Amino acid sequence: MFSIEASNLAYRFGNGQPVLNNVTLQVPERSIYGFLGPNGAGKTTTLKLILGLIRKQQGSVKILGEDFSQNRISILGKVGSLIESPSVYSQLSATDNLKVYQNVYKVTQSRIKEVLNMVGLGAAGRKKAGQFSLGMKQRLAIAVALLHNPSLLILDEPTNGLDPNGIVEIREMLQQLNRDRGTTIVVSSHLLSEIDRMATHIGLIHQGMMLFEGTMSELRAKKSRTSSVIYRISNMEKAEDIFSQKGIVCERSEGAIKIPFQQKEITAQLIRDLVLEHIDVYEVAVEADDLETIFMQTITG
Ligand SMILES: Nc1ncnc2c1ncn2[C@@H]1O[C@H](COP(=O)(O)OP(=O)(O)OP(=O)(O)O)[C@@H](O)[C@H]1O
Repeated sequence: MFSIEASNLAYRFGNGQPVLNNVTLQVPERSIYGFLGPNGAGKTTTLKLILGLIRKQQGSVKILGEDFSQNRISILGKVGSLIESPSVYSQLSATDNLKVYQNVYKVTQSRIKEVLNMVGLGAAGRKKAGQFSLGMKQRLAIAVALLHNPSLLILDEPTNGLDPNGIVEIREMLQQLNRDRGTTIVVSSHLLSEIDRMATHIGLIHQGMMLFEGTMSELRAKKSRTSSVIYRISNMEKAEDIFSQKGIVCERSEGAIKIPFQQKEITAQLIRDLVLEHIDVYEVAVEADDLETIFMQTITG
């Protein structure tokens, strides 16, 4: 079951160039879906289309199993979102900001304190939102999104403006929400490191096109295929012969030999072979391409 199924979304602003080209994405229920792409890739536009914040020009959107265009109100009651910069009432305290939405969503008064604590604003409830830092406004906007206990949470760049501690806190809060309540969470970001640490699934968008969609382990498998193993050894010529005899392509790299990533059993066998041939093995290291590299490889084809 998918919490979001968007098919063939295309979009252009006015008479401009298309900014989305047949974007199709599927967010599995109970996943943390990292929606990743560089600035201007089309993340916000896609999320706005999914939430009906801009008018759909092509394609279809199903949210929580229902057609969005026909069940808008009932669906939005189960969805929490934060799109673009947080909009809060600056003259009102954090608590009063939440009271505005409490009336809309008809949740209990105690829920306000609960969500303020969840986002780390427990002590700042009486402070005017206008005096908040960007990071605090961001936390308040996340609190608004959480107020009615949505089963689907859509957050566009939620860690914008947060300091490193704040990033960790919000990440842990989202992971806990996903784990304890089974909330499906879509988080967009241009920061791979952010998504890498919490997402179970990932969608990669670039220039309005989806380049990859799958689980984090599928992405990691892609990563291991692009990694290398570096051998620092006493006799490179002899080692090259041993590797070549096994059909392994090797190259020299900074006083060491580099071969494509192998299963750990093969690596163990290769080390035994080298030692049996009286080659001293000083170091064996995996030179893993990090997700940043895969991302760049994916977007540059
Ligand atoms: N109101 C608008 N009018 C015209 N073009 C727009 C408008 N909003 C966005 N665009 C363009 O649409 C493209 C996609 O923008 P979008 O904001 O969806 O990207 P994004 O992936 O969310 O980027 P970022 O990480 O910078 O927020 C960009 O080329 C952007 O310039």
